[in-house]
Amino acid sequence: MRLSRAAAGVPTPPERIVHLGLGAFHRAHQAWYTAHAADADEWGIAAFTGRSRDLVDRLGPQDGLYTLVERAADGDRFELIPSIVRVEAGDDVPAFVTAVADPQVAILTLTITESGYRLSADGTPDLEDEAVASDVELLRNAFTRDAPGDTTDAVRPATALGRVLLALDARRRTGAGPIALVPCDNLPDNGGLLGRALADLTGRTSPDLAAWLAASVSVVSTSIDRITPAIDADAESHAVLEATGWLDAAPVVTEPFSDWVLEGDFPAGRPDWEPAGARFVDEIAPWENRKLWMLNGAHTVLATFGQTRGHTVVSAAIEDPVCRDLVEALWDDDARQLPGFDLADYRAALLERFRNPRIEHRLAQIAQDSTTKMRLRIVPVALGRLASGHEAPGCAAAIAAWMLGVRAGWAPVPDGIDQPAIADLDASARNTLLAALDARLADDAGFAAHVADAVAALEAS
Ligand SMILES: NC(=O)c1ccc[n+]([C@@H]2O[C@H](COP(=O)([O-])OP(=O)(O)OC[C@H]3O[C@@H](n4cnc5c(N)ncnc54)[C@H](O)[C@@H]3O)[C@@H](O)[C@H]2O)c1
Ligand SMILES: O=P(O)(O)OC[C@@H](O)[C@@H](O)[C@H](O)[C@H](O)CO
Repeated sequence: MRLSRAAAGVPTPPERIVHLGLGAFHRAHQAWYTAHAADADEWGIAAFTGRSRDLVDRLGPQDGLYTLVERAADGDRFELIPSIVRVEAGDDVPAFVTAVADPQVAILTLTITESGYRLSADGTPDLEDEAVASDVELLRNAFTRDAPGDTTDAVRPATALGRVLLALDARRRTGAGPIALVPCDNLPDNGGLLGRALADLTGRTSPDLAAWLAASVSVVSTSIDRITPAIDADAESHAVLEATGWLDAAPVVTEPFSDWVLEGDFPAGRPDWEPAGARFVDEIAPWENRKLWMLNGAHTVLATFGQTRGHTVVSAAIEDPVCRDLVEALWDDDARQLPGFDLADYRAALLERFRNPRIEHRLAQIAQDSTTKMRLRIVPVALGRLASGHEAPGCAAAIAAWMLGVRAGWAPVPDGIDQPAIADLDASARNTLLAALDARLADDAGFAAHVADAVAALEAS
């Protein structure tokens, strides 16, 4: 049977959350938590895609409903998720602006990928990026017109943050009240980064909006966790049909585990997410570090190096003793930089999650943009160890493994470096690659020697 709310007998909660960047992860995570909130019947989500309208065409005809397939090592569990009540294309800027300016709406969540924020290395908006520069110009002109409300329909920023600012300005002008922004991308200090980026952009475009942002917008920081690989939607639709009898054009496959840690205020209210397992903390940094360093750091290393050993998915790479030793050594260093956590259970659970043979998490999907990910997930741990007078052998081995992956072409060569220059991974090449991650690591003779030893050992493995 074709999925619809009428056919499934599912009510439509009122739209009180807007999401930008609808993909697999939002549907496996924030939409799932909202569906499992104690007051789920009061919180519906209007979801906007990021760049393509594929999900509008798949989900629209089924009233936003989709099947979440929880794929455990020993079987699948199927659940119909009703929290997304409307699906729109991300480039329908007027619809997005209207949704965010609705006084009933209390929350704007984002999963626009790390690169979707278009930040430069120092965390500020990348003004060298043509789309960012052009949106700044566009918004400045729009915001300084006498009656900007009359012209909103004609203003079409190209970037995600440009669209968010246009929508927030509409909310300010219509007096719709405060709102919480909740970034759910794998960026360290995602709330801080988003808040500072928006403040920077409003500083360049509208003093009125800058003041309103400071007074009325709460930017929440989050640590988000649920392994949700890209899938072949048509093949999974077939499996869902067999198991449930529903014809679902857009199922999502995810693991049974999920975690959500949040820091910040929701001035216009929020779903009662705690019964679903969400946790609110006063200081998110340690939680975020644990997840980004240990899970995402290990993924980044497996993604780059695992492919040099012929693996294509995480579950195969982690069964390879050489890869597994690398991950364990990295986690040893991470653990020393995460005082206050008893990590034995967390490590054991991570290992089990990585080993789930029925989650096909492709290394090639995770290897993109690995230089930045190494800078954010491995380098801080190494620098922390060195600064306190210790060695960081796990980080050195992880970096050596990344170098081998880059040399073999499984991950992009850092900007400004030629592939031939690193063909031998000799001292000069290693130094160049280390400096591309962080000059302080290249300057530390002891750390560089550990990397050299690890490169030799991994080459011989
Ligand atoms: N998939 C996971 O396991 C997982 C887990 C934790 C966090 N996340 C975070 O969620 C993000 C999305 O993951 P996903 O699995 O949903 O991916 P996805 O490819 O299914 O969806 C990504 C969404 O972001 C949009 N997007 C991509 N680039 C953009 C850009 N430059 N500007 C605006 N929008 C853009 C896409 O159009 C799409 O709507 C990840 O980048 C990651 O930061 C994912
Ligand atoms: O592209 P990345 O490296 O930020 O993320 C790829 C995966 O590691 C990531 O999506 C994890 O599966 C996720 O973070 C688990 O919660």
